[in-house]
Amino acid sequence: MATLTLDHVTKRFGKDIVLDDISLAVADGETVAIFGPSGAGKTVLLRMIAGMSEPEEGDLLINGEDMIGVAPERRAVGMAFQNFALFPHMTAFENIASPLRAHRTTNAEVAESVDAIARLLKIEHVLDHAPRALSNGQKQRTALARALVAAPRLLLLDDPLRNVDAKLRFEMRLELPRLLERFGSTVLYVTQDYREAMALGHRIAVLMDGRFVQIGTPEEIYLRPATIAVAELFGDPVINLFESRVESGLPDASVAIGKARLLLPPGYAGIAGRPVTVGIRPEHLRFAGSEGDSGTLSARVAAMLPLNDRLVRLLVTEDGHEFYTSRDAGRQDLGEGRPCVVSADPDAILLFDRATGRRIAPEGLEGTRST
Ligand SMILES: Nc1ncnc2c1ncn2[C@@H]1O[C@H](COP(=O)(O)OP(=O)(O)OP(=O)(O)O)[C@@H](O)[C@H]1O
Repeated sequence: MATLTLDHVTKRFGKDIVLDDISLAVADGETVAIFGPSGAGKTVLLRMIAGMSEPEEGDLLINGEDMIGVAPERRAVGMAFQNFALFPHMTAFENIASPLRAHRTTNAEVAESVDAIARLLKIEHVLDHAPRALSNGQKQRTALARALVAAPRLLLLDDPLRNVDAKLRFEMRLELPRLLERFGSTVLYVTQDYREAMALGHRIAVLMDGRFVQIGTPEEIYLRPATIAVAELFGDPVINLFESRVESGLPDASVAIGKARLLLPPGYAGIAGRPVTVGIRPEHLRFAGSEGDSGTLSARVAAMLPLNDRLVRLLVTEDGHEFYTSRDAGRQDLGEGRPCVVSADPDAILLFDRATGRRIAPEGLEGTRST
């Protein structure tokens, strides 16, 4: 069991700033997903927490203890990587046992611990295989077993499902939270897959260009993304974006998209005239109303795209705005080329400042906790 604190940490390689003044407090037993695009600094962050490199500035504490200068083996941190990093000349058993060999543990105790974790991860039948004789899924589980076997107080998982097939990834996404809870470890889980981050993280820390752009629960980040870039990283199909300007009105302000006008939720009257980017998620646009109703968009179905178990429609307005909707999959009357009218629930409309890309919260209606 452990807490982890990063306090204004900066990591440089030469002149390059790879982690730029980042702060994060992880509670005991909490899983925080570190999510971000390739090159954001996720692996550098984990390696630094594990003690394989040191920050140039800031504090790094585990259980309130300063870890700067403390050797990796004295940090009681377990780590599993995306490329499995198994020792090729050792069997799966010996790979899993390796963290225990460093301690004064008897062979019987080692065997007992390895067998228990192997049973849990369903790899007990391949323990005498060398890594080259394991499937990717078995390698991944072996690496995970090695990270878990010494019951580390802090577990660092670096995109452990990246190199496994979609079916196993789906299974592990369901299994892992239970497994991690059972071990009671505090976990940092790096991923480039937003679904994995949402399924596994109690909270998600979105890392972009070496900075945490937003830290929050999956729901907070999905429904109230701090920036357009964050909104675009979460969701499939991607969030619909329209350039517009807030117009005053009573009782509530509105935004124009082409000829249509969409009513905004309360709290935006004070920013009339401001250029904004309007964001609406595809599942928040539904077919409804009739043409000309206030708060509706008239469009035509341009394409039908199957996506997993859903049907997504690409719609285009008369003036050429394209957007997606994933609602009403079963509507037979809305085939390609058909005219339609869609409306958005005002509460689901997001506004971003066009200059900065940051979300504009409705005045007085929510706390603005974005970083
Ligand atoms: N030892 C190093 N020396 C110099 N630059 C480095 C070093 N290690 C990493 N970097 C740079 O730091 C940046 C962040 O790398 P990092 O591996 O942490 O990205 P990442 O977010 O884990 O990406 P991915 O998801 O692709 O693994 C990259 O620009 C990388 O080139």
